[in-house]
Amino acid sequence: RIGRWAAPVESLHNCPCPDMEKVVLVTGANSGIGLALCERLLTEDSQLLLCLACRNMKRAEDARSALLTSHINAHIDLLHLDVGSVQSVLTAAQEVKARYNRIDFLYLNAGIMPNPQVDVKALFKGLFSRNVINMFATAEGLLTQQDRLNSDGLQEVFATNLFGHFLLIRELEPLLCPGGQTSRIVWTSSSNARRSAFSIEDIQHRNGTEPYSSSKYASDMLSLALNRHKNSQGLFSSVICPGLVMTNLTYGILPSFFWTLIMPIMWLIRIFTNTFTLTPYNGAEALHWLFVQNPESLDPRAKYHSLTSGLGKNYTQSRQVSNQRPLLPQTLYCSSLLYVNLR
Ligand SMILES: NC(=O)C1=CN([C@@H]2O[C@H](COP(=O)(O)OP(=O)(O)OC[C@H]3O[C@@H](n4cnc5c(N)ncnc54)[C@H](OP(=O)(O)O)[C@@H]3O)[C@@H](O)[C@H]2O)C=CC1
Ligand SMILES: CC(C)CCC[C@@H](C)[C@H]1CC[C@H]2C3=C(CC[C@]12C)[C@@]1(C)CCC(=O)C[C@@H]1CC3
Repeated sequence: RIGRWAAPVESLHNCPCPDMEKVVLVTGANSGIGLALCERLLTEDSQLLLCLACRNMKRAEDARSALLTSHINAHIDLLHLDVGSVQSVLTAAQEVKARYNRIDFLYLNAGIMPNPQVDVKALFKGLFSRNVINMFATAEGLLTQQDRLNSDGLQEVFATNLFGHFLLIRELEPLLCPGGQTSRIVWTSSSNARRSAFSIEDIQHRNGTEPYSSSKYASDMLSLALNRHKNSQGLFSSVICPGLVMTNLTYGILPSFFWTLIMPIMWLIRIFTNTFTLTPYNGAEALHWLFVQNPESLDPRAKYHSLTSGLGKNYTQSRQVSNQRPLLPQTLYCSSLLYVNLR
């Protein structure tokens, strides 16, 4: 399995898509940043074949209807995918292989942060420290989560944010870079990704209280490793950070009415840290920006940040992924392969 990457000719069948139409699959496409990305992609390229990969088909249908109101002739498919379930990923990948002969863009956007707790004491202490801007940008020291085991016996955050996506990539290998074309993978990571939250001895973060931060750091490292292994075959992986965005995920941290109340404060903070992108449209900036870039011009070690200035202007900035342990991407990649092959 490890050596399998190029598409065997016999897998190129049943393709409903004309040759020039880009095939784009987005996980977690029914809300928040994923849905905003779909909207922006359809505006950018009306010829797209867009596949919304979602765990809840009712929400997926609603998202498709919303997208079709502004893009009447858009080609939008739905795919049932619970990225936190091994069986669902395997079934969905089979379905994708039956429907399409290639994937041009795979946006790995679905993500969860279950039972988040804000450390109010650390927040107040941070407000009066020199580290305040960094604290607002990265939430360092402010957030913990309570993880649990899923029905596959994996930690839920790890399974959803990282492992399910890695398994999906592996299963879709035959559709990536067929016939020497390039394919792109884009991970929605986070500024909350922190090296100190990740341990190779505890990949699933069973024993800690920052599984979200850990899983996002691991996705940064996996992307690095994918680039090392696959760039020469035409597969390019990137990570983005959408900033702080008001979505169901953030409404799980503090209630939506509270966020609405403090919105003027957040606009003020945005003057000092352009990471408060706040709307899903703004948060999707870097995801959209990557769509229109030539992959060869991208830095494989960069993390692309969606940023919004105090005046509301959106832009994308690249910063280096912090990797102070050069062997980590490699080790994580091999460990993930082991997980995939032991499933
Ligand atoms: N909001 C923010 O400030 C930030 C968000 N991010 C990241 O952005 C990404 C998108 O989140 P955001 O838009 O904010 O939040 P949302 O909760 O709005 O979107 C998350 C999406 O992922 C889907 N999803 C969750 N679990 C699964 C699963 N097991 N299988 C399939 N789909 C799943 C959700 O589906 P459903 O509707 O069914 O729950 C939803 O569509 C996440 O990866 C998040 O970590 C990163 C940095 C900041
Ligand atoms: C006055 C206010 C702005 C107080 C809000 C304090 C905190 C709740 C927030 C400060 C920085 C935020 C942040 C996130 C969540 C909410 C904060 C901790 C994220 C962790 C959300 C998910 C991510 O992936 C990154 C975000 C970084 C910043």
